[in-house]
Amino acid sequence: MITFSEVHKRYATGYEALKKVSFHLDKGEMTFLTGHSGAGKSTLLRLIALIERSTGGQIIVNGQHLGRLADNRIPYLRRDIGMTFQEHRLLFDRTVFDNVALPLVIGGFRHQEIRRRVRAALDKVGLLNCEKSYPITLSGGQQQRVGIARAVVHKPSILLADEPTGNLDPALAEEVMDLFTQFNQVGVTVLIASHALGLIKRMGCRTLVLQAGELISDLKPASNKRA
Ligand SMILES: Nc1ncnc2c1ncn2[C@@H]1O[C@H](COP(=O)(O)OP(=O)(O)OP(=O)(O)O)[C@@H](O)[C@H]1O
Repeated sequence: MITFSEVHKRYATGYEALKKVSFHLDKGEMTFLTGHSGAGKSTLLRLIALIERSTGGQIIVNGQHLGRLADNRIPYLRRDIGMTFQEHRLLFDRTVFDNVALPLVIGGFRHQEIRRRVRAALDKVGLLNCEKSYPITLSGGQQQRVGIARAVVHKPSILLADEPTGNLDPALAEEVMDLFTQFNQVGVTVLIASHALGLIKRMGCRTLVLQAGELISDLKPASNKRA
């Protein structure tokens, strides 16, 4: 589903954020990506969604060689990808409904279909009763869940989450992880960048560890079940 072969990322500043990173994620896998601040976790996720382009090596996502993908094909790649961000990136002058609807509006879906899908996504994250609210009136955990609903509303086959539990207390963090597990159980390939080592350990998933831009370990548990 996602293959990195000797992938390199050097930013315009000259900083080498990723160095010869290689791994393969199968369809339907749920994997964590961890490492110290600045290790390159967000960079790696951004390369998969082509928010940034690699400067060396090869990335294949859903059978597509990203290095060969023209800029005008990026929206098609992103139809298969949902991404959540630590800082949510919600539009604060739009309702929860409008925030979640955004990818579908951009995708040109019909009004009725948008309504149906947005309500299904909000129901999934337990926020159906908040559709008319503005994000500013919601808690951090609720805002994170709006971001998750927006990431899955177009039913992507890949879900990328950048520090999804960074600002949440442990109980809310567990709830968010349960949501990701539920998406994974219906076949979505999930890659989560996180510092939350305790939580990662409890989830018992495969874990990629980055250190200063290098992939230093790939821990594959015997079973994918939570301890
Ligand atoms: N657009 C950019 N231009 C130049 N350098 C960048 C850019 N984005 C990230 N970097 C640098 O690349 C390195 C890796 O950053 P990245 O955000 O990928 O790390 P991270 O592991 O996600 O960190 P954190 O856990 O703090 O979010 C950092 O040193 C960062 O300063």
